[in-house]
Amino acid sequence: MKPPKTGPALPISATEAKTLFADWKAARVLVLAVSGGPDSMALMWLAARWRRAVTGGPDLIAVTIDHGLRRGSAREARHVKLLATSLGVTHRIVRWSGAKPESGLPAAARDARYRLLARTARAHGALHILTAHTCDDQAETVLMRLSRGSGIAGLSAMARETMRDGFILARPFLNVPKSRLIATLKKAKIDYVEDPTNRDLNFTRPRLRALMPALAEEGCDAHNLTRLASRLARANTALELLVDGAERYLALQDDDAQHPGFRTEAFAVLSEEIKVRLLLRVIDRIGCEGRAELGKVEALLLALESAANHAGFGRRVLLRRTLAGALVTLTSERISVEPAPPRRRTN
Ligand SMILES: Nc1ncnc2c1ncn2[C@@H]1O[C@H](COP(=O)(O)OP(=O)(O)OP(=O)(O)O)[C@@H](O)[C@H]1O
Repeated sequence: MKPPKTGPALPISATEAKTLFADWKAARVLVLAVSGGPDSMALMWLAARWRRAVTGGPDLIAVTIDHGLRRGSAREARHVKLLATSLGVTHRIVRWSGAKPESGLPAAARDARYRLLARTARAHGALHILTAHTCDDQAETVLMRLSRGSGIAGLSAMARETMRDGFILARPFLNVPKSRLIATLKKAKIDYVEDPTNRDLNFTRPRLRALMPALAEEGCDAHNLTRLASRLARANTALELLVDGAERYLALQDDDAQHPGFRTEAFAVLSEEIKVRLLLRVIDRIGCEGRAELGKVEALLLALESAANHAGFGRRVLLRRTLAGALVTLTSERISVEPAPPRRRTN
């Protein structure tokens, strides 16, 4: 069924903006991440108008990271400063001066951006960094993760608030279509820049973005994709609560609870999803090589189950595997998890 045709996008009203920003009214300082593109220029304009209308609201600091990757990036940053100054918002330009990698440039730029935003937030005593992610960005994130075969947590995509490096990353526009932000800027007669890399089909995200109109014709539009993300986020929260409960249950069953791991028999009766999540948690805690990949944890669980099925009694080791810096050992009594020994150098 084709989705119903909708009218032209409406600008965000002052009353709507008050609701969108309400969660952060009591903050002392808010950092606004403003690239100069339409979404974040609207973020700055709407936040400044909201701030003028509330008494005792937070100080606003707009921050533009100049990645130094395109000609004209410094000029774009100055363009943001002009608008910030006219709105009475403090503005900082921070340049990414580190070495730029040959491959994986978007991911490296993104990491550098969040690091520099966090550094600036710290310098201004801010706990919150607001970005202008829209419901279109959320839909693209869901598609990217679908195409990589992510699980429930990954498909939940971005949350309205997430912790990162000790800061709260806040996304007030996660349910707002980009078209409404553009309509807001148009009405306020504010110019913005369009980053040409957003249309560069050498990158995955722009390629998926280009598919969106055809998918929307079939009903797979931003609205339905973001609805999927929020439903899965809800399911994910419920599952994590079950994992909390399972963790406590297993700890009570375990007479060696000081050492990370689970009693094999008690672990075996849990459902697959809970087992995978328990393994993920303990490996993340003990290993020191970052988050274990879901597919690898699923493979580990299969191997544990198959080895446990062929077990006799006693403490004989049935399986030993390392994953993400953790060493997992199975006996018929216990699944133990400890830091993996350092890898041997191969030269
Ligand atoms: N150069 C920049 N300076 C400051 N803020 C930025 C900059 N680039 C992006 N942002 C902020 O990040 C938001 C998302 O931007 P974009 O979609 O380009 O990021 P991304 O590379 O997809 O990474 P992610 O979506 O995970 O943040 C923007 O709306 C803006 O708030």
